[in-house]
Amino acid sequence: MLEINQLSKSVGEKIILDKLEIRLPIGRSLAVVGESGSGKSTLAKMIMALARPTSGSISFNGVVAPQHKTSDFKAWYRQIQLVFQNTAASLDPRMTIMQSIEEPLRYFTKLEKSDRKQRAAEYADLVGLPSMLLTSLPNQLSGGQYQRACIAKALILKPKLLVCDEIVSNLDVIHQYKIIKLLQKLREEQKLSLVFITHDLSLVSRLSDQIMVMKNGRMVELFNSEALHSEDRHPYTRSLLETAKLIGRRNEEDSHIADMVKKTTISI
Ligand SMILES: Nc1ncnc2c1ncn2[C@@H]1O[C@H](COP(=O)(O)OP(=O)(O)OP(=O)(O)O)[C@@H](O)[C@H]1O
Repeated sequence: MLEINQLSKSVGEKIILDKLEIRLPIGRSLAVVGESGSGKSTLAKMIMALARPTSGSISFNGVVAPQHKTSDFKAWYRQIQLVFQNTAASLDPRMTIMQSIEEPLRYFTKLEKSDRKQRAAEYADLVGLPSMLLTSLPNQLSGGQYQRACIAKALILKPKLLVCDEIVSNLDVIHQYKIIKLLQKLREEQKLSLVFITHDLSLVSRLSDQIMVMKNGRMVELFNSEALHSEDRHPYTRSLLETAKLIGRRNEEDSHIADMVKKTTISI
């Protein structure tokens, strides 16, 4: 279980995260939603032990997140991986897709090169990345292909928790749908826990058991995803929904996108 206790982060006078409390059981999925600047990416960095909390703690399966440069980081990153928005920094532009996907195995395991390559090919296949792309460079891939390569790289160490920071926000609806379907499949088949960070409330109820809404570093509310459209929602959550003109659109959009995917021959 991911346990976040009274997590706070300040920089100078500015409070970025304020006493967050999160419990995420194994195999469950939490969406973290909020407008720009609400602290979502800072939370992702904290979970990845890339930034230190000012106070509070994070633990996963009883192990406390490392805060100093020790070998504890190695154990942490074997369990927890991050996939973030499609940026040039995600994959080394000089490495082939195969080299990028197998890179974590070079750092974290003693597998022979041939075994690493075989595992990388398996994970590329798992995320639906055509094998002919394994010899390509990152700039030769489409946005959806690039994102799938990042997901394959994050999954190759078989993490128990995947933190996804805005990974589909820049993709068109077909590619969003396919990646969401992939993550759903991994949750079911591998009991992968998921923290799915986004500003887009339209995506989250399809992927998450629970939704945490954040504003100015604070948790506004936490609820089961089926209750997203309930009248009990906090006014801020409702305003996020209304701003995006999403109320009532979800089911229609789901079936429309599914129809499009069935009909289209586009592959990613
Ligand atoms: N190192 C830092 N020093 C000062 N302020 C910071 C630092 N890192 C983040 N912030 C501030 O903390 C707030 C939260 O930033 P964060 O990137 O976590 O938000 P976010 O919800 O992920 O936003 P977005 O959706 O735009 O990515 C912002 O106001 C940001 O300017």
